[in-house]
This record gives sequence, structure tokens and C-alpha cells, in this order.
Amino acid sequence: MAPRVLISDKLSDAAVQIFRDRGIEVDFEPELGPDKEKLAERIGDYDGLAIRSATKVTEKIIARADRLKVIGRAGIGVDNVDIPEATKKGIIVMNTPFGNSITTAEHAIALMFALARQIPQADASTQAGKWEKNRFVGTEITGKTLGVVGCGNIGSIAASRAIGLRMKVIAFDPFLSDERALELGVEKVDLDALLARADFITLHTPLTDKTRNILSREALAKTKKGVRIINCARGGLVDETALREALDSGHVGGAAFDVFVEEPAKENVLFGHPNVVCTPHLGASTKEAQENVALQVAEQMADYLLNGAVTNALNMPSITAEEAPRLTPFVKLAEQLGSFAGQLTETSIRGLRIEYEGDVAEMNVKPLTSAAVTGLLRPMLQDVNMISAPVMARERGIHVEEVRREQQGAYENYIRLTVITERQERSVAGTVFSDGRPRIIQVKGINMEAELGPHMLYVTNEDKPGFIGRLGTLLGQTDVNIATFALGRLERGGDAIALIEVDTELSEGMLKEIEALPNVRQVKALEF
Ligand SMILES: NC(=O)c1ccc[n+]([C@@H]2O[C@H](COP(=O)([O-])OP(=O)(O)OC[C@H]3O[C@@H](n4cnc5c(N)ncnc54)[C@H](O)[C@@H]3O)[C@@H](O)[C@H]2O)c1
Ligand SMILES: O=C(O)[C@H](O)COP(=O)(O)O
Repeated sequence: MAPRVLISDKLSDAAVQIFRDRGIEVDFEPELGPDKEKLAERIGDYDGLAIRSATKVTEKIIARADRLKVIGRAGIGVDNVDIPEATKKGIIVMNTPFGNSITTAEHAIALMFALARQIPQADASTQAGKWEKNRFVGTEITGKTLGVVGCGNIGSIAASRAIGLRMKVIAFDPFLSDERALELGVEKVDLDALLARADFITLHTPLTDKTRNILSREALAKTKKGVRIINCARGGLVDETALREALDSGHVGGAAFDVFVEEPAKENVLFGHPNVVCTPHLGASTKEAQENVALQVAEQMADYLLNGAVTNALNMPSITAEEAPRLTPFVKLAEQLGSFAGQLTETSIRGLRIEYEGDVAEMNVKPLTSAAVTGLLRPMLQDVNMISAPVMARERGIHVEEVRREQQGAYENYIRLTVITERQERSVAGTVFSDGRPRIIQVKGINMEAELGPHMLYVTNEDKPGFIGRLGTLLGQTDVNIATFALGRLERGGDAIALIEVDTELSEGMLKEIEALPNVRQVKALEF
């Protein structure tokens, strides 16, 4: 069945065409985005949801999204998506981090000019027939200082445009390296220095707990008299009430806002001030940017739904379209190894070491590690998936270590997973043969070769004659059919392991009877 995608926001038509060309069924219903009730009713029918900022993908929507595999944001900000809930449910959230950056930086520069020359006010006055030449005396921006708060993709483009306009650019961004600042030609400063020196301040950070009200009342008080403030990033970065007061007192000379604490902003404390310029979240709204993000998000979502390739996901490591088919059998092996170890572990897990050897060590092992952790945690946490597993392991204090060795041993590729508990370390290893099917090749240091089926019987025993016959007879007497039988031992007469695939689920009573056989140490039914 072809995957189905819902576009619930005003995306460029280009996205619809891409989905169709790739054989994906698509419903383009931009009116559903703002209608939470209707969206909740419909979301259960779709594998993919493509959005901009008008669709709020809340916990409630996600709870009804039983088929949903991917949410694609045609744009940058994903603060309208409940990512932890999506993660719990195994839904990938992806965005298009660069497609609208230039356009948004240009909007910030446009707003800076609008403030410097009061263009919207002068336009309104002129068209009202007033010709107020003396009222609109502006300020030249050449030689002025622009303070950039958040010098990432958009902030750095805005900085480069401002440098081109012969401004001096200073930037506050704790994650901006000295090398990058040098390369951009900006001076790295702390926030207080930026506030004290900037003639214009432009904000380009995401809205986080750290950046909320980064321009607070106190911060605004530290700015230079007459400063002009531009916000094209997110509402909530500036205390709007405090800014209004600073505008009223004349301390702040002007403010140009594209984003607001509450959107759509039908009313706002900034509205009506003569030195305020507002646009309705237009930062990304150019034909070029909208085509970029729509095309990109549709391609990314189609790649994921059709081939398992992951690009620009916020809750999953990337997998390219080329590597996706190659990784698939290894993902299965890693999950089986994790599940094997998880089902045998009864005490709390402290750590997990995953060793990749041979060919597989040269692959993108991040998804394999996620699969191994998923398998390991599933016996304890039913709802875990490849997307949520790394977060869940971290939350439970399970330290995950990846080791890669490119040299080959006896196998072309080899994955060994070691679970570390308070009491012991237990390892299980496997490989993928050229038939693309995973095999278990070592359990607790004992070599064997077993393919895992849905119902497995795991028995550890002392290597003594007669054991296999007794076990076979017992299973036969109770009508349990053996599909495959793999054996291994440390040495003659030493520890031995039997891994047997049976056609039916094993009852508790059956397991007890096997446990009672001579020389048996441990018996476990494993499900895969
Ligand atoms: N108005 C619009 O239509 C529009 C369009 C596109 C993007 N945006 C918004 O613009 C913002 C920036 O987007 P981007 O693509 O440049 O993001 P980005 O991730 O490339 O850059 C953000 C920068 O903020 C910095 N930062 C993080 N925390 C900080 C802090 N506490 N103090 C200072 N700097 C901090 C980061 O180090 C990073 O360099 C986002 O919020 C995005 O949603 C708005
Ligand atoms: O984060 C973004 O990409 C911008 O805020 C654009 O939002 P929009 O797609 O709703 O215009």
C-alpha cells in the first residue's frame, strides 16, 4: 500500500507534485492545520504529516497518530511540535534547516532599514497626502554597530549582509567559535557588551528556556539610548511589555517585529506605537524560500517513507538513501542481539558496549546502536523504539559505548554486544552472511551458529552425554516441534549452550520440566 501524507499547512504546490511523482498519496488541506479537532480526527489515516508553523502537533494529536512515521517541517522552527511525545511514539521529526535562511536574514535587514528610515510610517503619511519631509529624518546605518544575538545560519547571513553595508558587527552566541567569528568578520562579545554597544540589535536564536526573555526588562535597561531592536526569530525572546515601556519612555528608539509571544497576533502591546513596525511572521515568506523548503521536506519525507533514509531529523541519526538498504540487515541483527541480551538480563543494567568489527565498522553505526538499545530495553519498556531508545537509555543512566575495529577477524563483519550489570558482563555476538540474514555466532564466549526465529528456547547446561536426546524426547512428547537446533560448548565436559527454534510458544510448565532435566543450569523462552 502506498504511504499517505497529509499537508496541513500552506506549503508550496511543489511539495504535492514531489509526493505524487514518488508514488505517495497526498492530501493537501491547509485549513486542517489551525483546526486542532479536525486534525485529531484525521491524523490516524496518515503515515506522514507535512507542516509549517500554523499546525500545532500537540500530545493530543500525536496520541491519535497511530500510523504516523514522520512529521516534516517545511522550515526551521519545530517549537510547534511536541518532539518528546513524537519520539516516544517512534515518529521522526525532520525540518529543512537552510532553505529559508537567506530569505529570513533579508527580512531582518529589510526591517532594519524600515526602522532606520521609518519607511512604513513615511509611506502611510505620504499616501495620506501629508508630505511630512521634516517628520521623517532617519539615521544612516553605515558605521553603526549591529548586535547579533544568535549567530547561527540566519544570524551569520544577516551579519555578512550588514558587513556589506559597512556596519560594524558584534555577536553574542555562546556556541560561536573564535575561528568562525574571525571567518565571518564579527567581533565576539558577551551579552552585556552587546547591549551596551549596539545601535541595532537583531535576534536569531531559537526559543529555549535559556533564550526566553533574553531581552528582559533588565537587559533592555542596559541597552544604548535610542537602540532599535529587530526580532525575526521567535516571539518570547523579548519581554514585549517591558519593550513597550522602553519605547514609550524613548529609551528604545524603534522595534521591528515579525514574531510575537502569541500568534496569530491579532492584538499586541507593541501595536500602535509610532516607532514600531510589524509583519505577520513573514520572515520565510518568499517564493524562493517556500519552494526550497517545500521541495526539500517532500523529498526528505518521501525518502524516509519509501527507503528508510533519514535527513535533518531532530530525534534520529541520519541515514542516507544509499546506505539505508545496506544497513537494514545489520539493524535487524543489532536489534536481535539487544533483545537476546535484554531477555536474559534480570538485574538493572549499568552499561552497554557495542563492538563493530570488519565491514560493519565502516558503516554509519548510529542507527545500529539505536536498534541494539531498542532490543535491549524492549523487554522492560514495551513502548521503546529506535527513535526513543537512546533517550530512554540516557534517562535510565545506562551508559552506551560504541567501539569500532576495522580489521576483520574470522567473519567479514561482526557485532558484539556486552551488557554490564552490577553483577556481571554478558556478551552476545552475531554476523550477517552474504544471504543478508543475521546469525548469532557467540553467546557468553561460546561459539555457535544460530538463526533466530519467533520462539526460541535457550538452555545452558553441563556438557554431558545424553542431554540432547533427553531434551528432544521431552519436546517431542509434548508435541513441540523443533525447527532448528544449535549447540556450542566452551570445552569438552564444560559449559554448553543450546539455542533451539520451536514452532510454538513454550509454556511455563514445559520450561520447568526442561529445567528438571539432569545437568541443566538455566532455561529461558526467548521471543523475537
Ligand atoms: N521569522 C521567520 O519566519 C523565521 C524563519 C526562519 C527561522 N526563524 C527562526 O530563526 C531562529 C534562528 O534560526 P537559525 O536557522 O539561524 O538557527 P540556528 O540553529 O542556525 O542558529 C541559532 C543560533 O542561536 C545560538 N544560540 C542558542 N542559544 C543561545 C543563547 N542562549 N544565547 C545566544 N545564542 C544562542 C546557537 O548557538 C545558534 O548559533 C529560529 O528560532 C528559527 O525558528 C524564523
Ligand atoms: O521557523 C521557521 O522556519 C519560520 O518561522 C517560518 O515559519 P512559517 O513556515 O510558518 O512561515
